Amino acid sequence: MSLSIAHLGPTGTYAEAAALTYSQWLTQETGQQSILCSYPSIAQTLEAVANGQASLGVVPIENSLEGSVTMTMDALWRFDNLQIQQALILPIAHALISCASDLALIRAIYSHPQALAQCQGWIDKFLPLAQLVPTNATTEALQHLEQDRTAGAIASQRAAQLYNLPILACPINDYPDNHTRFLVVSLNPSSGGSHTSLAFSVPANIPGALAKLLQIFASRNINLSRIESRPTKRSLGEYLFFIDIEANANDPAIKSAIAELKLHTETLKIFGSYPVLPINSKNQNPTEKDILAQETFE
Ligand SMILES: O=C(O)C(=O)Cc1ccccc1
Repeated sequence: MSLSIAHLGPTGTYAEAAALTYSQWLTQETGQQSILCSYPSIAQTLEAVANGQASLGVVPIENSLEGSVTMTMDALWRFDNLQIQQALILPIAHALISCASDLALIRAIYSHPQALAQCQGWIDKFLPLAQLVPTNATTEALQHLEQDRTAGAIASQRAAQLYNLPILACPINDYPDNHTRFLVVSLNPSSGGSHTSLAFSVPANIPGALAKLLQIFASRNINLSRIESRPTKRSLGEYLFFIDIEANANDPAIKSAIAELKLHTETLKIFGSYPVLPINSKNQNPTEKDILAQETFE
């Protein structure tokens, strides 16, 4: 039986490219076949996994230029029991796509907020007067182009090819070394691997609470590769903390750190241990056949 892999759609998003990469890797490693299903938002992608509608979900978590994808962090915290199976890092090259005959005719640029931010310098230089319009996904932006020839969209070259739309400039990201880390999540226990992710809330108004929690890791010589905060959304100034550790949760030092963390955190969520999937150039370019083997849940 095929597994279903949820991702942000419509078809042609970077998240779909990551899901295809993972699906090809899975078939290669285990013989397991999968089918991709697209969802209109990151939150709905993770909800589909949390309620069992999809077996796996692929979501962007962090970009090398813009930092954390806050929607993913918030949804990871909100839905219970999500476990990370893999992380995969994909290069991102953005294209300006439009039916305008000339760049100078573009009045509005549509895209996902991460893509707009990653191209801000290019937009300021070449289209300083254009209105920036955020969309749920890069490919949602393409829907505006055919009826409005003064509209531009930022999405991948692959998306332009899929929808048969003209590229006016590419790459337009402000820095050429642009990568996004995606997470593959499911309700199954995580597969184990070199990285562990967790998040916690701390009891309110305890001076030095975060410093004490970080000391739990420092005193055991545990290397943290990322620490991010998000508002709890309960009250101003209250935060959740997301931590990535470069070690497996079965490592005795991590086990004892987690046991101590439990004593001092309000809520602690452990997203599991997982490997980071190396990407090679062969599995970055899904074929037309892969793209047709998909379902849409929008
Ligand atoms: O909208 C998309 O295509 C996504 O997958 C989200 C995103 C946007 C910009 C960079 C990486 C991921």
